[in-house]
Amino acid sequence: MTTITLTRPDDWHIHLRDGDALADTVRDAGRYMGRAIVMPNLVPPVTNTEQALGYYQRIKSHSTTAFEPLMVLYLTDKTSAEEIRAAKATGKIVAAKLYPAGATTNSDSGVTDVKNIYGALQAMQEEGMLLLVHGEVTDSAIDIFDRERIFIENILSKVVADFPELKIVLEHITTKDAVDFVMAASDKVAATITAHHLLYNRNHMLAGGIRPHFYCLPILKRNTHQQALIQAATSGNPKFFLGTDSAPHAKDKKEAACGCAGSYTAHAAIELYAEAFEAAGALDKLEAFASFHGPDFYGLPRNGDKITLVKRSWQVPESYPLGGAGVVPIRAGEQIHWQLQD
Ligand SMILES: NC(=O)N[C@@H](CC(=O)O)C(=O)O
Ligand SMILES: [Zn+2]
Ligand SMILES: [Zn+2]
Repeated sequence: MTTITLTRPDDWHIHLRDGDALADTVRDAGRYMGRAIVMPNLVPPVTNTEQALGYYQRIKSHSTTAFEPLMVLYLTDKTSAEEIRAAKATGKIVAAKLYPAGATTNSDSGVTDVKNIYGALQAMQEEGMLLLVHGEVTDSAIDIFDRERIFIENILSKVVADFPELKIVLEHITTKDAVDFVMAASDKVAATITAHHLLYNRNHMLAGGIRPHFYCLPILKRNTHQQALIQAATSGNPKFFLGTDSAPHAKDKKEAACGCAGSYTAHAAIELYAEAFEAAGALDKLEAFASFHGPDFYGLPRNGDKITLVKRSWQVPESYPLGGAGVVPIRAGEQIHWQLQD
């Protein structure tokens, strides 16, 4: 039987949600992720230190493993330098997140003009707090498939130039343009890549019928972009690391005339990455991508223990209860070819 053993991975971008769903999302992530960068786009969003610490406690109260949530502040037009310094001083909040207002799920309170957060960014640069970015423009005149590229050209390139010492993660990248930008930038700029953007392209979502569970933002792009992401993830370049963007939405909110953006992958995150790396003939590169590059970039220690995956197919359920709501995961009703050895 084929097995691979790797240092315990971390997830550098996940949505755990809150309330009834939290016990289930924490269980799924905590099965093997040592730590996770927990997205702050709750309703209402996690915009201050007090909210972030309260959310941290709720996550911890559901955790039965050593799983450690790394908290993130949601930047708004009003986020002050003082709020950044107070957050950083807790030791629990390691980053702040830029959602362009209206770009994605629960981003309405996000930033309307990046100039509005320049005071906060200055404080983050001084304090060593990372900036995480949902990198899409929101201009309705811009084609949805071009929104990441244009964000990089018009907004991110300026932020990178204006804050050369600020560590920035361009999250859930989906284009060759993003890969090229990150590779050309300084060692302060990195990117996360999801399993679903490595495994799928827009044909999987749109050819032969519309499949709403593949609808996430930034949207799946054409095959050539998928190939660039696979190349980046499996290259061994430390600028690229694991961030699932696992983002549960209730089945009826996805299978709707106007469906929500987000795909659930936390039920099988490392297993799906293993498939993608194996298909690229690069299983030997999985450990560094999943377990080394993220902590190294964040300036945190690598996890000290290991997990083992077995090459064994198993059937994914049609849905998971997840707080009772019913969530259809990626690969629902189909096989996954790697399994965690318990
Ligand atoms: N990726 C998504 O499509 N959705 C995420 C938000 C995000 O990460 O952009 C969500 O919160 O559902
Ligand atoms: Zn996002
Ligand atoms: Zn996300």
